[in-house]
Parts: sequence; structure tokens; C-alpha cells
Amino acid sequence: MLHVTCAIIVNNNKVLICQRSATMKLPLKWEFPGGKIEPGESKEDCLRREIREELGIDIAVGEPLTPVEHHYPTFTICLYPFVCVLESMELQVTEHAQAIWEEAAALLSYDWAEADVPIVNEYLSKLING
Ligand SMILES: Nc1nc2c([nH]c(=O)n2[C@@H]2O[C@H](COP(=O)(O)OP(=O)(O)OP(=O)(O)O)[C@@H](O)[C@H]2O)c(=O)[nH]1
Repeated sequence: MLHVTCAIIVNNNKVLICQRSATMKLPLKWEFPGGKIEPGESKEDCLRREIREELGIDIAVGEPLTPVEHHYPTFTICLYPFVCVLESMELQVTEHAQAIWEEAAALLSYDWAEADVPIVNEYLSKLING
């Protein structure tokens, strides 16, 4: 099983969402940026490292949401989501097809990686219910 972190990065009431490139696994699906946890690395350190590598920005890692275990046809992941805050601007998108800031209300209209769907729903219900 792959252990993967992902960041719901919030800034000015918008969330950063990323589209996987055509050559990655799950091509062109939308996801929250992040990646695989390396041996001995904390989830928070993994997330800060991956976000710096993929997007060239620094984040403050905040509240964890519920981890999602998902079985894709060829691999299984456990995805650990964290709500994060942007600490530096200047996005440099190095791996994804695109990264965009989107209103929470529009998140459900994207074609998400399947493992991310429960995370989007939990994030939205927290926004509505506090
Ligand atoms: N970063 C990230 N990965 C996700 C999310 N949802 C999801 O199913 N994944 C899956 O988790 C796996 C690990 O993420 P990764 O970004 O380190 O892997 P990768 O595809 O770039 O590298 P790889 O092709 O060498 O496996 C990917 O296969 C990806 O499909 C998500 O929200 N964020």
C-alpha cells in the first residue's frame, strides 16, 4: 500500500487544486498536491517537501482530515489529507498539467481521483457545518 499525503491549501477563500499530467498515473484527474511519504519522514515534513518540489511554495500544515484508504485497479493507497495555509506566493507548476485556485462551491464539478472524493466532501461539510 502507498502512503500518500495531500494538502488542501487555502488562500483568500480559495483552494489550490491540481490536474495530473497526461503521462502520470490517473492521467488528467484532479487531486490535492502531495506525494508519497519517505521512510522515516513525518506526514507534515512529507507534505512541506512535496509542495515545495511540485509547486515551489511554502505552507503551514494545519488540521488533519480523515485518512482515505482506496483500492484502484492496480494499486492501493492510504491518503492523508491536511488543511494548510499558503505562506508564500509565486506558484511554479513543475509536474502537473495545471494548478488553479478554485472556490469551494465549485470543487464538486471536477473529475477527481477517486480517493479524493471523500476528502472533498469532508472539507465542504466542515466549511458548511463548522
Ligand atoms: N499527490 C496526490 N496523489 C494522489 C492523490 N489522490 C490519489 O489517488 N493519489 C495517488 O497517489 C499516488 C502517489 O502520489 P505521487 O504524486 O507521489 O505519485 P506519482 O504518480 O507522481 O509517482 P509515480 O507515478 O512514480 O507513482 C499517485 O499514484 C496518485 O495517483 C492526491 O490527492 N494527491
